[in-house]
Amino acid sequence: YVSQPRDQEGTCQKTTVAILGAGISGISAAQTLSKASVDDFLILEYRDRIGGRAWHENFGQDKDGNPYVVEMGANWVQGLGNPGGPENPIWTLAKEFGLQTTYSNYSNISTYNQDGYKDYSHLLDEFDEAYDIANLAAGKILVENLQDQTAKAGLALAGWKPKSHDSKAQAVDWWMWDFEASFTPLESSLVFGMASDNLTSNQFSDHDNFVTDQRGFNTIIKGMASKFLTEDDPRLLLNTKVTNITYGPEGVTVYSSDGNCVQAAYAICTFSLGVLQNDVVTFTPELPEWKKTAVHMFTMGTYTKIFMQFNETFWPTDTQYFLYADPATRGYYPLFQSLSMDGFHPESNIIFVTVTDELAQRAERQSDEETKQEIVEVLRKMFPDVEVPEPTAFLYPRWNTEPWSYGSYSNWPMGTTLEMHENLRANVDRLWFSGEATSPSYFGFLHGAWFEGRDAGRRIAGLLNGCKEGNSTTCVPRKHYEVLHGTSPLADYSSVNGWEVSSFYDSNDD
Ligand SMILES: Cc1cc2nc3c(=O)[nH]c(=O)nc-3n(C[C@H](O)[C@H](O)[C@H](O)COP(=O)(O)OP(=O)(O)OC[C@H]3O[C@@H](n4cnc5c(N)ncnc54)[C@H](O)[C@@H]3O)c2cc1C
Repeated sequence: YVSQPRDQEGTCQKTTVAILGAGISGISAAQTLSKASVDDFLILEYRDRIGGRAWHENFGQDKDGNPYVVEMGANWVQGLGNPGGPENPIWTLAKEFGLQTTYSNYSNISTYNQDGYKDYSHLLDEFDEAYDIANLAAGKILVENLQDQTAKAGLALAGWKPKSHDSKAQAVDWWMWDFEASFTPLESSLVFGMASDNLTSNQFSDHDNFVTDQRGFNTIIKGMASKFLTEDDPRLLLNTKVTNITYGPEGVTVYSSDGNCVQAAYAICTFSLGVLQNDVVTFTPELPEWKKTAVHMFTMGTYTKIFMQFNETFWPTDTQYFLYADPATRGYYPLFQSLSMDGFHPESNIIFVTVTDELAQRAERQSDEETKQEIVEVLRKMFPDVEVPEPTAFLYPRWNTEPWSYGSYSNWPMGTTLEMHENLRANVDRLWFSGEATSPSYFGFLHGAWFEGRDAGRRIAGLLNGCKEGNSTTCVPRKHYEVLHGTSPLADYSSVNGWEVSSFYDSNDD
């Protein structure tokens, strides 16, 4: 389509668009290009599979000795959609590919502390009341272009002030905020934390479905890919670790650790924010200051699920969630989730506990054995009347040591602005960026990554096809700011900047 640069040796494989990463964003970008008749692309992927952070593993065994499949990464379709309203594209795909899911009932929760079951569920209602007030305050800040606050400050001003020594309130605080954001309210922006929740749970719906499909969550991503890639399609280069991206106004050359290179007219980099922050890939020339600043202004969280199988289900089989308030440490193995119940994996005797942020990183640094013993001790406190046995199977990922991810998903700390985010999202010459973190409205979610891949694909297809449609939003490079201006006026929150607030998903548009 477009004349491409030459490498010095003339040995690089040539393509029109190099798509870096085969997670949902990369596959969504490739699908969009393919629909726009841009079929000359290559997808370069570090791992031996597509799906990225939609990553599952075999775990434990059923009565016949066959392993279960559990999700290390994304597990919920979050915000399905209301009848007649917009539908979450992930839910559309889940239905299309028959993904097995179960409604996640967050109200089905029992509360515990070091002395066993203790009902402190009234604190959940207290948090909810404050949350609604803080949410309104966040909306006012955004609309009137005022100074942001930490979510902690916003919640405190709305009446939710958990004392540091009140372990029950701290457990509730963790469950109601960190469980989603994977950061504390102190580490999170009030405005963008609230906006993120609103845009997903109010625009789509507040229904989340937990994926139990034994083919894995990435079934939907493989399903998308099967629409435009053949089996063993030469355009999908698995086991290809990108080490350098050389970009300019004429094109992009991508080098990989196997000594190969790909020359493209355009490239779309979908690597996680963690990968960008950890210098896994070098850029030639170095990324400009405005881009580097954006990469380091946003934060990459750690959200770790630790799976255990026992030889019996010693916990109540009618409860989905078990919240534990540790007397000493906030976030210490705070939330257990049973899979051994109807709709999940009945009689599997599997339960998992989620840790986030510093406590997740701590668990990552520990041996499996150390972590296992700590959790068993917690379970013995929660269920003092039961002989809690040793787990028969035990597994957890270490997201910060996965060189293709470096963390779980991104967050907006206090002080981040839409302009900063536009800089994270903006292209640098012919190198474009996409992925979960480049979505301002749905960061941290699969659907954010999907929308972003579609947007990058559309814009590049528009540029390649000479912008015939004359569509001003799809045919312009993304805007960036050499100098940041503090806050952003309401008018800047538009779909051009990825702010999909008023955009309805068109189910006829795949
Ligand atoms: C623990 C956890 C729980 C989550 N829970 C949910 C959830 O319940 N619901 C939800 O909607 N979202 C959830 N998410 C977020 C969701 O998984 C992500 O938003 C989404 O998968 C990101 O897709 P992506 O395409 O942007 O990035 P990725 O999936 O990370 O894709 C990027 C691809 O680039 C590849 N890559 C990286 N570096 C290189 C390199 N140097 N060379 C070549 N290839 C490279 C990677 O291998 C990867 O395949 C969760 C994430 C995690 C980690």
